[in-house]
Amino acid sequence: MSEPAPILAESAAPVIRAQHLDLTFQAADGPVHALKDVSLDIPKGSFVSFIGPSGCGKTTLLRCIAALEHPTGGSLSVNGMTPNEARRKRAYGYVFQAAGLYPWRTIGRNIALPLEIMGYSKTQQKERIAKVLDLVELSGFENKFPWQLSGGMQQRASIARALAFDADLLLMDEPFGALDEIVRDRLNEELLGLWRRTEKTIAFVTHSIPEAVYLSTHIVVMSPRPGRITDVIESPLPWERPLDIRDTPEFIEIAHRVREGLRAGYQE
Ligand SMILES: Nc1ncnc2c1ncn2[C@@H]1O[C@H](COP(=O)(O)OP(=O)(O)OP(=O)(O)O)[C@@H](O)[C@H]1O
Repeated sequence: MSEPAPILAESAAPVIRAQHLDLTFQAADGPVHALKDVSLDIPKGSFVSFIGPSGCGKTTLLRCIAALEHPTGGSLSVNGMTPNEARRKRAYGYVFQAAGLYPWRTIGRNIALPLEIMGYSKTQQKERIAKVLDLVELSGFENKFPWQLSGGMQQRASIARALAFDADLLLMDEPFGALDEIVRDRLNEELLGLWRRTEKTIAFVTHSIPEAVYLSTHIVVMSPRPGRITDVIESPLPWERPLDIRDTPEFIEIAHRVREGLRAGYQE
């Protein structure tokens, strides 16, 4: 398979730029080559999904962007900064696979936690909590505890927490992987709405081909370990995407290309 074209930056300065990124973990039982020669630009305002087999390095790539892992080769910038600087400046929100809310804090106090740490006043905290709860359609649930909410609502609350600082970039690691399909569909629709309203840049890890195709402006297909990019697909689908767009020939064609990309990665 020929070298994939990197995502072309539509603006001069991409939000994320990775060049020849490499990462080898030094594990107790030997080195683990997790990422190999990963180059891509993520344009401002795009919704980019990373899809690939288990263990191909999707989470590792997201964690590198968030400065939670450190590449052993190549370069990486986030909003023109090093990942460490971007982390200090709270340039991104991060949504994990599990909602990870503190059970002894209400939803409002969970969202407030990072704001408290950064010294926001009570009034500022209140304003931000109301704003982000509205964005994820959880207004009125501020005083509930996490265990009083369904799994889908908890994940929406964790998205609200990631939005607390109003960072332009949202990193999402399989946020809906543990939810049933109906709830997942609903949250996919809501996330698209949120993305359109806020014009944020979203980097999203998933195992699901329909989810990647439904949500994304660009789909990055990765190979089995060591994770490489085998294809970057720019979606021709319109921004307005009702769920039944998944039955259209255009959608099915993109899903087919993703599947082929995944298969090619296995064969190389
Ligand atoms: N801290 C670490 N030390 C050693 N190896 C690691 C470490 N973190 C991840 N790995 C290995 O790096 C590879 C990539 O892991 P990663 O979690 O990024 O994959 P993934 O594509 O996100 O997988 P999944 O889809 O199953 O979540 C795996 O082989 C994993 O075991």
